[in-house]
Amino acid sequence: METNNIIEIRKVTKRFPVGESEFTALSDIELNFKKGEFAGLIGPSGSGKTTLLNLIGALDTCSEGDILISGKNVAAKSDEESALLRNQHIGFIFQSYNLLPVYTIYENVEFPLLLQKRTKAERKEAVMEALEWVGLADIANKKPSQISGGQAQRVAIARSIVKKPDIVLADEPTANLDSKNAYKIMEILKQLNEELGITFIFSSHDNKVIESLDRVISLEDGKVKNDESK
Ligand SMILES: Nc1ncnc2c1ncn2[C@@H]1O[C@H](COP(=O)(O)OP(=O)(O)OP(=O)(O)O)[C@@H](O)[C@H]1O
Repeated sequence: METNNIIEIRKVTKRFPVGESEFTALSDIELNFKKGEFAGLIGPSGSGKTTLLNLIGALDTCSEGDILISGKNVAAKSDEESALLRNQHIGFIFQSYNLLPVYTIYENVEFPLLLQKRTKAERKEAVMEALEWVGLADIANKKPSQISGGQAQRVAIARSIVKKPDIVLADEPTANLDSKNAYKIMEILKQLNEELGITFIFSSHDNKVIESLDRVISLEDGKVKNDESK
């Protein structure tokens, strides 16, 4: 069946083994996201936000149910196919920026492209374009230890968009930032959403994130409690 949903979550349950028994982190989740949404998962610690983002990003597999990305079932894929899906369609931003300390900013942003067959010149164009988007083209040769936390998160954003993904999943992207940097990050991400049409799904506790979202999905004990669009 044709739909215009970029992400479909159908009756998804996720259980984790805990000792001899199991813990249900997500139960019967039904959600759809359209291309270009700027949406977020909110809810108390342990409500299942990160677990759901990891399932959407094919970093983990559902216990029950299906997740479709652009109509393709993520669960039916092998590890290799999941890696390909992530590499081609999905970018990730985490609360700890996860930059590789021995490499320059340029090399950190270039990293996802090394898995693709592109020439050095093509890679350079894509890396510099991504760094320009986040306003850091002038510090491309610095190392992560020489830049601030706000700049590091902007590098992580550049790395997440360098492949021009359809979807970016951002898990607590402002958690380690002061409010000025948090607002700056949200401004950049909203611009990428509006100008490049990237679909964003956040997980957050931060009001600075929540107030900028177009759609807020509240999770509680692994269930959708509320789903509100502005
Ligand atoms: N690998 C795992 N094994 C066992 N339990 C897990 C595992 N991963 C997550 N959980 C449990 O699943 C529940 C949901 O965790 P999750 O990290 O998704 O919550 P969250 O809403 O993102 O919380 P936070 O806001 O603290 O990041 C928690 O109770 C957590 O302890």
